[in-house]
Amino acid sequence: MTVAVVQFGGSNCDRDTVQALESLGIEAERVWHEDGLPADVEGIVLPGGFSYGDYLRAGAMAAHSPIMDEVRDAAVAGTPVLGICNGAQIGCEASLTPGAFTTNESARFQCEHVHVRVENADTPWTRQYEEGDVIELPIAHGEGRFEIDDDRLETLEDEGRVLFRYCEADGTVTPEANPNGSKHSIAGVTGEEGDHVAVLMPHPERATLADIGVTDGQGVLEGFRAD
Ligand SMILES: NC(=O)CC[C@H](N)C(=O)O
Repeated sequence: MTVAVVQFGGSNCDRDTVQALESLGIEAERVWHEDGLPADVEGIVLPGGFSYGDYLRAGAMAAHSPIMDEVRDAAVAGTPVLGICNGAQIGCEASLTPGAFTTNESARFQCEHVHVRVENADTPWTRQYEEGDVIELPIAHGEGRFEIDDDRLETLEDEGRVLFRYCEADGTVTPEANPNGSKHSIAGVTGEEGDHVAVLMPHPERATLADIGVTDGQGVLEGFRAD
């Protein structure tokens, strides 16, 4: 079982993600995007960072890297794919997941801990939690505001494809607890090919190692553990 953590020019969370996965006993390796996916790949992370300096739009250039065709084929074939932060932006730009992440309402880079509520606990990324659980995760982004047209938003909601919603510590969804102005306070969604493909803006890999403090993100990365 190898999870490939795809490194683009400007990725900066690839090492942390490998370390976080390995701390959970999940084998992982960094893969430079020009080298393509390893033959034995059984999971893929698009990690956080600033691929290509966030030029054009965050994630827009990495989404056109040739390795993304391999990622798409793997996703279609059922391989779990998780996009974290810049990886979430890449996932949406590559149409693996719906919508887009755009400039925070504050127009500032925001680096803080937030609470998110588990909206659908019946996915590989949330099955460690119960629906309605509130977990604490770090965010660090300038372009994290989830945008989508109203029709597709309704479909996402109806199909239970919202993974996490920003909320207060008691689970109440309020505008104040929405750090970036995301529609419906959405922090993560599942993909077009099924819920084995997902993206989220918060960083579960930064909330995995006990030494760092918060470990609420472990359950998300557990999604790569084979059943
Ligand atoms: N931590 C990250 O992955 C940064 C995300 C992204 N480049 C932004 O600032 O929006």
